[in-house]
Amino acid sequence: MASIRDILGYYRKYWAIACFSIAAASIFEIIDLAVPYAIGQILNVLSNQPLDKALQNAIAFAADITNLPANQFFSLSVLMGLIFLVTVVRAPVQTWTSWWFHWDIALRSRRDQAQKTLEKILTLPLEFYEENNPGRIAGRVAKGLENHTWTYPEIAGQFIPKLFRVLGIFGIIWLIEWRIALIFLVSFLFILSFSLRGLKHLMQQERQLDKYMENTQSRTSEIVTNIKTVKAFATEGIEIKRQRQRLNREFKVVDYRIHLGYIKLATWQKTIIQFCVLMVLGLTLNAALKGQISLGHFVTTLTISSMAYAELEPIANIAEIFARRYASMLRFHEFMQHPSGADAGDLVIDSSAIATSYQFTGKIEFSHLTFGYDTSRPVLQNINLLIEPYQTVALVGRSGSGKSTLVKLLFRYFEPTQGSILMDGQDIRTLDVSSYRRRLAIVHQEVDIFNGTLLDNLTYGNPKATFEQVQEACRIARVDEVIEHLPQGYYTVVGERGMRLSGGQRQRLGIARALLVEPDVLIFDEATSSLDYESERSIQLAMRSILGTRTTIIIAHRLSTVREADKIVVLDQGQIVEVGSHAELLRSEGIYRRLHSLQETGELM
Ligand SMILES: Nc1ncnc2c1ncn2[C@@H]1O[C@H](COP(=O)(O)OP(=O)(O)OP(=O)(O)O)[C@@H](O)[C@H]1O
Repeated sequence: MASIRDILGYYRKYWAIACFSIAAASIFEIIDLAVPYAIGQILNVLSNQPLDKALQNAIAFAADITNLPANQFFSLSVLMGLIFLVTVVRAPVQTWTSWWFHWDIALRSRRDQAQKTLEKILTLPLEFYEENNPGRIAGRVAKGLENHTWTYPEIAGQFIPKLFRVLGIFGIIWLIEWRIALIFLVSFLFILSFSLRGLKHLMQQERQLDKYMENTQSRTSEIVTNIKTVKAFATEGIEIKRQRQRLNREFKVVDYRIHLGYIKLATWQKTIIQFCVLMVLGLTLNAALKGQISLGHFVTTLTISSMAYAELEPIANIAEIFARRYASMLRFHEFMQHPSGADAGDLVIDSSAIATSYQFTGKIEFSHLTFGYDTSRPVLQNINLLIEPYQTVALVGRSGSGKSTLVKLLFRYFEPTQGSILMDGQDIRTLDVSSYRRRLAIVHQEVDIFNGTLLDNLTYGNPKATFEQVQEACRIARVDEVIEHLPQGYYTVVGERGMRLSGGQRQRLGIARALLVEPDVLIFDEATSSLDYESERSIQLAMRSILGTRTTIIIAHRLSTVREADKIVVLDQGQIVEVGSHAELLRSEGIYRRLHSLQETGELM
């Protein structure tokens, strides 16, 4: 579980400048106290009462070096000079020595955290994304980052300096009358500990609320993502009802527990504070009446003690705001603490700086491979399969037989439970994962489109591809005919707020994109299963011109796509049950023949 140390860890890099700016802010808060002190002493000068000894000495010294008489006017001038220094001169200096740095550190740290978050997002295992929806992740990250940014200037620039200010006040009152100072300190500590205890309890409620809110946001994001399904099933009303229940649950926690809790806390705080102010007033008045303190000290003590109690309110407010944010900050850190996956690629930004580069012939061997997402339930069992360079191998079998899992293992998204996968005779676990993956390319059933131009999307895997290479890949993938009909051609904006591509167009774009990385192994994962006959046909033609140019693996439900494969591998319940060419498998009385005849007659698999 994350803790306050994790939160502080983000500022470690800036500790020196943070200490300096916090110290500067605290010193300025204390220096500011010279104003009520000087006013008290001015009152003493005006009422002909003696000044404090140290001040008297300082004024005598100043008169000595300036050769001026140490009279009433001179004393008042020195005190006014002091007020000038700690107000007019202090203001701009404070802005640059503390406030600038508090926000500077907060914003720098925000940038660092945002970058680390992206790195985390890119290195988390694939299964994390299968378990958590994008809305939940985005919500947690955005809230965590925002709360971090606002919290630092409040704590470093206000909370800590104000605590020092209160300490300074205690020091001044101590110098005037130690008994009043002690009462002030005890009452202050009492209020502070009382507030902190209340906040601790409320923080647990905040954590609960944060979880509830995340669930609500996550569902809203799911509704947005799956809006077509929601509309098609006309479940808008059900969604509203469900979300209303969630929102009511949130409301009960936030209003009846959290908000009420803060109100109760504030009621007690304010009553106790006012009681303490009155108590200090009584004691100070008593001391003045007995002649234990001067009129000036009476005014100073009253002014600064009410300043101190007035500070308690912002201190309590900042603590309250921190408590409200703390839960989401911790949850952000819990997200950041998720271990990176074994499938994490490297995060080298400049691809030319990548040390290892591979070139494979495309010979793949699955050797005694066993794997299960849950180790107690194997999804693939004892797979032995040799794919020769430039061969085209089709993986077929019923839904859930393990075809996609086999490809995920080839990409090293997961590690085999037993056995190994060899690429050109080398165990892929021994290879640098990013450099290895760069030699593979896959065309998924759903081709992801990024916001940008068609050209950006085509060169996503290989930004260095020349325009001629792009055109050639598009010609092979038969996407050139689509692009040529667009007014802006390759520069047409697609994706978010851009042109919509049909399923078949996306598929062909996906093929061209895969070809542009010049992979040693190309995989088509159900590339044609969701398309109409015409689109399927043009993709088959595109695939035909690729087959034989590199090792190709085709996962297909529609057997018409795999006829031309050199080898067809039939999987059933995680095991290879048949291997052969189309003709060979049709001759045997196996699953393939049965699947084939079902498809030929138009019956479902
Ligand atoms: N991330 C996962 N976590 C747990 N189980 C999974 C996961 N992905 C797939 N499975 C399970 O593994 C088995 C094989 O799934 P896989 O997707 O490899 O089959 P497939 O042959 O590709 O199916 P289809 O043709 O329907 O895509 C299935 O029982 C599936 O439920």
